Amino acid sequence: MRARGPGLARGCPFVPQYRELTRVTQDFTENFIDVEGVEKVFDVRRRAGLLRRERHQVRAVDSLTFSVPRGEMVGYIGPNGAGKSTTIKMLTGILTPSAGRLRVAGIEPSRERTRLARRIGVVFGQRTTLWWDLPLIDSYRLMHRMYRIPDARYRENLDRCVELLELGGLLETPVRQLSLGQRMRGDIAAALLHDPEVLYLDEPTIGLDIVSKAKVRGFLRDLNAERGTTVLLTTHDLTDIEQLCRRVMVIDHGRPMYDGELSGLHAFGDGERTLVVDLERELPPVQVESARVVKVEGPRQWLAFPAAQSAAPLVARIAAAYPLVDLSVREPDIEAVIARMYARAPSPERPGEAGAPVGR
Ligand SMILES: Nc1ncnc2c1ncn2[C@@H]1O[C@H](COP(=O)(O)OP(=O)(O)OP(=O)(O)O)[C@@H](O)[C@H]1O
Repeated sequence: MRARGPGLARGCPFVPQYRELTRVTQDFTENFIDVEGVEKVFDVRRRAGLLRRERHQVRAVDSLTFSVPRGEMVGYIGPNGAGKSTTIKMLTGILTPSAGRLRVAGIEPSRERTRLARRIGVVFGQRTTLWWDLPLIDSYRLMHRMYRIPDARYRENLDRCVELLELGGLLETPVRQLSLGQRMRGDIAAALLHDPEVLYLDEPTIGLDIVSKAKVRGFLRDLNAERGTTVLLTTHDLTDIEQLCRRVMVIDHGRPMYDGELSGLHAFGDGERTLVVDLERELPPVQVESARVVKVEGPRQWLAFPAAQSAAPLVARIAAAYPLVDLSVREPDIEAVIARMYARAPSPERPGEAGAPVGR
């Protein structure tokens, strides 16, 4: 979407949610976001013939319950149409839930959106909150006024963002002339000038190259560590989650499927891990109990073994019988695990099907 000034004032607040999950990171003492039994139903009309339209309802979010303690970084993932953006819009107050209870910093977002806007920052990877035709610095000056940020604080935050997000050479450039990666970094800075306590990120690395992704991830990690900013991160890039969040929430068809540590998702995989062994020399496939060789490349061999089983006895058996030089254990591929989880999820089209593990 092209930048439009007024949209910024209306669109800034975005907040995440979660339910009573385990505490997976630091010493969180307070829930910043509380979501309890939240639903969002859209009334839509669709064509039912040449002239006729019929009404029906889309249940975008259904029985969503979670909480997020202050200072946590949480990944919020799901397939297309799962309800992620709708959740974020409710957390910022842009949308009002059809049912349930939702609080961010003790505030009901849809009732006190303006008050909440001062405490939250929002970044949409596919849109910008910057003024399209103005130099980047002018958008920041406007935000300075809009949020009534004290001068010293504004200057300090701007300097920090400019340095860490490498915006120095871009401040006088009109936003429309920025590359996607530059614009994204510009948007992240814009979301942080007023010191939000929570940052909602909707696909912040979409379309970025590897170097830009690394910059954005590094910046977010530091922000969370240094300022304790709570982060709710929606992404289709699981590397974002792996590098930033210990906790992940998975939703599909508006319903929670999993909430817990990222590592816990492995339990929903094929149930196998891989032991990679380097032998002194090329040898025939290793023969060992409770593991099978799935790949051989020169002296390196890959052995699949049950995920629930400890690797130690397997390593001991191989070391006793083969000239072992080095080894590593690989967890199941997380993308494959999640794809399988989506495929197994119950849906309105497939009622009653099994699936939907929910962690915690
Ligand atoms: N304003 C709206 N009116 C009607 N239906 C809507 C509206 N907004 C979202 N939906 C529907 O609600 C469901 C959830 O949409 P949402 O945008 O929250 O998904 P998402 O998880 O963010 O998807 P994506 O990853 O593709 O961005 C979809 O079926 C979508 O078509």
